[in-house]
Amino acid sequence: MSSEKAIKSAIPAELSGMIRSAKFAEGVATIVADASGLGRSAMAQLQRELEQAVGALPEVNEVRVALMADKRERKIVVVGSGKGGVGKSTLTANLAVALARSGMKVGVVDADIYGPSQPLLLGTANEKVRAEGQTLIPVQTEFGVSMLSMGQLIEPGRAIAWRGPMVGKALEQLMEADWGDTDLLLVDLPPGTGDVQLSMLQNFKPAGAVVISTPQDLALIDATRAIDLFKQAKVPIIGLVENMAGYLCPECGAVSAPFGQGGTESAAQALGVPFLGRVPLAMEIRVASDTGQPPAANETQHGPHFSGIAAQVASYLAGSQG
Ligand SMILES: Nc1ncnc2c1ncn2[C@@H]1O[C@H](COP(=O)(O)OP(=O)(O)OP(=O)(O)O)[C@@H](O)[C@H]1O
Repeated sequence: MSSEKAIKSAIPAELSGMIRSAKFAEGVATIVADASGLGRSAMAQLQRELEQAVGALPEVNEVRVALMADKRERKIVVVGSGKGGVGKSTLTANLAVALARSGMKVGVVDADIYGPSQPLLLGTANEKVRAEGQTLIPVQTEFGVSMLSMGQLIEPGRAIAWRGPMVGKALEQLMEADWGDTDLLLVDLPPGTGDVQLSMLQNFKPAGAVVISTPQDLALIDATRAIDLFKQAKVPIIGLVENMAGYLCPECGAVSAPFGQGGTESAAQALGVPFLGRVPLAMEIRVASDTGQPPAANETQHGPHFSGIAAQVASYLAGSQG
């Protein structure tokens, strides 16, 4: 048997379909394998298994493994708001869950250093994050969404002291984690236009931004600022979402509008950006969110608000090149 044949037959049968070439010269076995679709840890394991199997041959002194992988077109969508507390994290979690239910492989990056709430919203508050070397391994949620949060990297309350370079480094760690075959990363940005936003726009190339606001004027002025920042950085605005639109009293059935109504849609028109829909102010949304059960995960009354917005994000992404 030639040495090249011996190398091929030493490779375990379940890996042989991945082998593109196996060469042998002067004691060195060189194997090229197709690792498309594998995450970083699966690639490392493939490499180890090939090295062990082929390295066991008596004539082989050294094994060199080259893994080829398709460059994955993973898209990034940022979710931003002008001011805090308008429902940005709630929207991000529910968009992720709704998009995952429609068949996308979605990851959530909670980049909100000042109030990381995705572990609570996605029910992973008790999960520890693992790392392989410098690479973080995202946490799997029960909703088919994987996630990582600034809250899992830093002790509560410490982030306030963080400045530009530290923020940039932490963001990079989250974005460059082992996201495997994830198609889309949804990034929950902190409110406003600070270090995280700048680092995101400088170092990564979001395919689009969703901006959320309540209908009141003050929130809309801030949302306009966030939209300006994305526009300046040439990040397309997928659209504007109105949250806490009308309040349906569970006791008497009356509908009221504590933050006004319709302001976000008119603002979207004035700014020339799409309006993606509105989500009412509802006790069920707050309670479900606090218990780690995003309304979009179940057949709830409010799930359709989020799945309607998610469908528009999906169709934007299907039509975008970036
Ligand atoms: N449509 C809604 N109906 C009822 N409660 C809501 C709704 N949207 C958000 N909330 C509640 O409002 C609070 C703030 O929401 P959330 O954390 O999503 O806002 P945020 O904009 O991400 O805030 P932060 O700036 O702190 O990150 C949470 O308690 C959440 O459950």
